[in-house]
Amino acid sequence: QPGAAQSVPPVLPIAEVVADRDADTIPDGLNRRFSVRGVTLVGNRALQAQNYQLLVQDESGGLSLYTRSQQADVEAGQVVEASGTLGQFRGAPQLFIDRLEVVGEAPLPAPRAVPLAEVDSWQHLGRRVRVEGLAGPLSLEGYGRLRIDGDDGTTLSLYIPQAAVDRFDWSLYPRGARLEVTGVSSLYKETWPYDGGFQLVVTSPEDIRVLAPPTPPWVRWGLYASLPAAALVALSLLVFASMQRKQRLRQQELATLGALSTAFAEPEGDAAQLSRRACETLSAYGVTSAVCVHLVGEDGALVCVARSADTGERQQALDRLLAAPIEADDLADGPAEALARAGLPTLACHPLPASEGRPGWLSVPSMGQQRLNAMQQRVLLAAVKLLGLALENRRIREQAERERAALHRLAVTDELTGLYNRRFLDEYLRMQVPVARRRGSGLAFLSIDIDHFKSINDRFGHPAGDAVLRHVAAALRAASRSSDLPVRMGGEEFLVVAAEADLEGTIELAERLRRAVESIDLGALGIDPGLRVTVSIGVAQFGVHGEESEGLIQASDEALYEAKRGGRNRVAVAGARAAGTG
Ligand SMILES: Nc1nc2c(ncn2[C@@H]2O[C@H](COP(=O)(O)OP(=O)(O)OP(=O)(O)O)[C@@H](O)[C@H]2O)c(=O)[nH]1
Repeated sequence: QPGAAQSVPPVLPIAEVVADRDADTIPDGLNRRFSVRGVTLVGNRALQAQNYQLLVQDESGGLSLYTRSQQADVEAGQVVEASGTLGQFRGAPQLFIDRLEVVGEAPLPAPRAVPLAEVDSWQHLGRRVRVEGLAGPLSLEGYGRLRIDGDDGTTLSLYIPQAAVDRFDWSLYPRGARLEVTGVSSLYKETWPYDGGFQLVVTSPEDIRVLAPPTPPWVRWGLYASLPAAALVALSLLVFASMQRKQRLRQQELATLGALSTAFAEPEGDAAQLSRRACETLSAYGVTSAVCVHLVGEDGALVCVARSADTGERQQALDRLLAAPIEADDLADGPAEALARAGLPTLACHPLPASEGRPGWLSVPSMGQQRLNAMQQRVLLAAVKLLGLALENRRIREQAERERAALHRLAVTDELTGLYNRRFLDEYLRMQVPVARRRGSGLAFLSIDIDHFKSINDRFGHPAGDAVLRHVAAALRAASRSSDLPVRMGGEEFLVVAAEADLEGTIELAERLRRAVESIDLGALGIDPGLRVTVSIGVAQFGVHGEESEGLIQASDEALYEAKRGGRNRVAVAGARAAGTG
């Protein structure tokens, strides 16, 4: 140790004495003599086991003063001035003093509140600091060592010198209690520089304060016990929410299916109208915002016949893409691929079930959406089936209607001449007689019979007779007006019902018909060109000769016989003598 005779260097701030500018843990002034002045933080008596050691602090920093020789008793709060050589012990700088003088008293410097992790650095070495943490394990082996754990996960040792251990009632600091501790930061490395670390030197029980007692075990157990219950509640909430969502989707699905069946319950409308009904229902019930139906046209091209009625911006873009038909050549690998090539990728593209109708597809353009959920897929498939059925029903209904009309036409048409037959005449008169009665419009009956037809049959054969019948029918049809109805009553007898005609006009018509038959050229039929086919005509007028169709027909028939009796090839009016040429 240097002797007392050595010169006393001027007092320097402690921070300058322990300066470590190279950050290599070795103070720059190692082995040089310094004088410092500071307040004693932990008295010598409290650190008896450490030979003679004082922990002092001035405004700039803290330092340990150490000597092996007996010096005076110094209490915490006394100001000391000391000189010595700077050294270090297990990593911590300390002044190996040869001179110490108590020069006054001062209050202990206020401790600086420091996060636990920050104490683990050189910055606060030798100074009073205050930290907070939870009490950890305690060991009492001569000295006391209590570990505290910071909120940030770092730990720190409280070092309580042997002399102070008995002053502590350790039961006051049970594990888990939240503590506030004031102490002097010091470094103690057992096998410096490889292990050990910072610790807080605490000598007074007042320097440890319990902020909060540890959590009682029953709270912890309660917490552990409530965890499964909380998990169960959370799980139930999740299940409930998922059930509610499922139920909402189910309701939406049922409502949409109901609306679809109602939409197709009405059979009215063509294919485009039925398709539009499907699209509008799907979008109105929120199943998809964009949906469209394509049908293959007569020329084989795929044409969009309906789409959902949204008017948003995206829909306008969709409209532009849907406007152009997809040509038949483009459909080779299916409509979904053809639509995708046309800039319209789809999430679904289902063929409409139809046995003989035009092939068609219901598709959902993706419009940025990734996929359809299970409910959407189910409803779409149902919509496809219902629409397909509706289209098929419509097609079958139309075909039945056409067949019924054809059958009716057959039933009311005379096969040989193509004129309407007696059955149709009855239908026609059921409608026309009340009209004539109501409006007072003219209605006339012209009974027509071919003269000496039997002899044509007999001379030229039955087929020639048929040909004559056809020609007479054609001549009657050609000479009639569009409002007149020529009918073959059977055999060689015809009846023309003339609407909108008065008696004068009817007689004119009868003459016209008579002349038309007379001018038929029978030479072209292989019949003697010298022969003429003629008809006799009897006329009866509604309102003049009666108002019931049966009576009027009978009257015209009687007039016809009158014409026959009058020499044939002439017109006779009911209740009058036969007129015309013979
Ligand atoms: N080829 C042919 N003949 C028919 C058809 N229907 C009836 N006839 C014949 O038409 C003839 C009618 O003869 P009639 O009733 O005696 O009268 P008509 O010879 O015309 O003499 P009038 O009426 O007195 O001038 C009969 O010989 C029937 O066989 C038919 O569909 N085709």
